[in-house]
Amino acid sequence: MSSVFGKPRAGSAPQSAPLEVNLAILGRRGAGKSALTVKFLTRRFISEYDPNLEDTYSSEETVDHQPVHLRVMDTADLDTPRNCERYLHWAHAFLVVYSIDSRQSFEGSSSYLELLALHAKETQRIYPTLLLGNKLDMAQYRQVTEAEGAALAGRFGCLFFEVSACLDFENVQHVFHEAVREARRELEKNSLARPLFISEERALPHQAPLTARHGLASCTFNTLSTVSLKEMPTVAQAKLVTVKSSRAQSKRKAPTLTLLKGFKIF
Ligand SMILES: Nc1nc2c(ncn2[C@@H]2O[C@H](COP(=O)(O)OP(=O)(O)OP(=O)(O)O)[C@@H](O)[C@H]2O)c(=O)[nH]1
Repeated sequence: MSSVFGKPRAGSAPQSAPLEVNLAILGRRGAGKSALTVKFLTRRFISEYDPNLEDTYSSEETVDHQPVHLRVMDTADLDTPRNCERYLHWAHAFLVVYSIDSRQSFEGSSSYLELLALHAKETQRIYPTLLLGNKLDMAQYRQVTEAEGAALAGRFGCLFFEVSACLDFENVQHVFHEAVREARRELEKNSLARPLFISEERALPHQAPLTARHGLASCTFNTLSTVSLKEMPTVAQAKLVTVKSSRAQSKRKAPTLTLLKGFKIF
C-alpha cells in the first residue's frame, strides 16, 4: 500500500486517474466485518463498537502499482440478508465473512453466497466474491474446518481465505487487494465488451422481486428496468445509452473514514 490511509504519501509519483472499485462486506452479526474493515484501513484492531453502525469508507490504494479509489461498505444486516439493494446494485465485488468459531455465522454466509449467485444470474454479470473465515487467532475454539470453508467457496466458485482482524495486517490487506484485482479484471473485461445497445421498444414487464421467485430471506430489490433486447439493430439505428445502476447509499454518508464514531481503538 503506497498511501497513508486516505491520501497518497508525499513524493509519490503522479498517477493516472484511479480506477474506482466498490467493495461490500457481508456476513452475519459478529463475524468480524467491521474489525476487518478497520484493520485494513488503519492497521489496527478494534475491540468494540456500535454493532448497528453501517458505513462506507474510501481509501486511495495502490494495487500492483496501479492507483485505485476503493470504497468499502461495512454492512450491518444482523442475521440474514436484508434490503440488499443498497449493496447489490452498488458493489463491484463482495467479501462474505464468517467466524471460524461460529457454526451459525458459517451457515449465514451461505445465504449471502446464494443471494449473490442469484443476483449474478439475474443481471447476467459476474461479481467477484471472496469467502473469508475470520478469527483465525481463535483456532482453539474452531467450529468450522478450513476444508468446510474451502468446499463452500468451491460450491459458489469464489476465492477462500482464513484471516484474523487481530493478527498481522498483511494478510488482511492481501484479501482486500485480491478483491480489487478480481473486480478490476471484471471491470476491464466489461469495458472491452460491446456497448449496450438498447432498442427504444417497450420494456419487458417488471419482474417480481428475486425473493418472490426464489424464496430467499426477506431480501427484495427492484431489478433494473429490464429492456427488450431485440436482434441487434444496425449501429446507425441503435442508440448507445448508459444504464445507471441505482447508487447505493449506506445508511449514513461517510465519504471519509468515520472511524472514531462508535469505535474504540486500542
Ligand atoms: N479474536 C478475534 N476477535 C475478533 C476478530 N474480528 C472481530 N473480532 C471481535 O468480534 C466481535 C465482532 O466483531 P465485528 O467486527 O464487530 O463484527 P461485525 O461482523 O462487524 O458485527 P456487526 O457490526 O454486528 O455486523 C468484536 O468484539 C470484535 O472485537 C478476530 O479476527 N479475532
